Amino acid sequence: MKRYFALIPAAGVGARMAASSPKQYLPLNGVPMLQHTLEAFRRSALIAHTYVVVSAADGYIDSVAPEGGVTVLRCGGATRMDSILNGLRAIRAEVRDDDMVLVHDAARPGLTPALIAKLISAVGEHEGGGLLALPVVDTVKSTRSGALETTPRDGLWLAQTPQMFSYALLLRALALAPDPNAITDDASAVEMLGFSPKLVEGHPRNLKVTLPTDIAIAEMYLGQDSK
Ligand SMILES: Nc1ccn([C@@H]2O[C@H](COP(=O)(O)OP(=O)(O)OP(=O)(O)O)[C@@H](O)[C@H]2O)c(=O)n1
Ligand SMILES: C[C@](O)(CO)[C@H](O)COP(=O)(O)O
Repeated sequence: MKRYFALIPAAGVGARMAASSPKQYLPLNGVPMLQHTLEAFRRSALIAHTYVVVSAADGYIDSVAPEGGVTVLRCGGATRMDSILNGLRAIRAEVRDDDMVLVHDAARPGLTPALIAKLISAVGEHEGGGLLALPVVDTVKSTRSGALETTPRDGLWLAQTPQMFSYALLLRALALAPDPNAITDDASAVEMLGFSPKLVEGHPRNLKVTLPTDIAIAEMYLGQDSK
């Protein structure tokens, strides 16, 4: 039977948030962001175990008090990709090559067990794994060439997490990526090996909290859960 593990990179500094503590520990409706994120996996009956990657010097993780079913790995790296690769290597003895790993940003606290189940069900046995993503709904402008251009939005998606792959495929993809720090998500590394991860429609509530203005939006979605 397939087993599903969550790997949560939580070793960032949150430079764009510019807060006094790393953004994954900022309170959202009074609860640290990372605790909201862990809650989605704790409530999912599909997840065998959750691993959280924090930096070696992290002084905040104890405030989150992860419950059973969560292991903290103090092996965060300089970039998101380094943190994930270090985490994958750290759990080598605890997972099999064909176990599925769901990589999910600590900074996406609006994830729900229903979205986890949707991803797992839609990806099924698809060889290249898959990810939650949102179709682009606005008109897209580009200044890349120097002149203002309008790019057709059809076929464009915004990548979310979780991004799910077999342990062996994800480890190989990240280890072989020519410049891991130039890629911003896990699927990109898997695409470089010639696979085509499946896109599964996510939800706006699964936004990545990046800028100070994202806090109120995340709190609004999380507030709906307690009603
Ligand atoms: N060296 C890093 C950098 C990022 N992350 C994690 O990767 C996720 C997505 O990254 P991002 O939103 O870019 O977080 P930060 O790197 O913290 O933010 P910023 O780029 O603004 O500094 C976050 O959960 C973050 O903690 C990580 O584990 N290790
Ligand atoms: C993985 C990711 O969440 C997909 O949107 C995102 O690429 C990571 O965040 P970053 O801000 O680009 O580092």
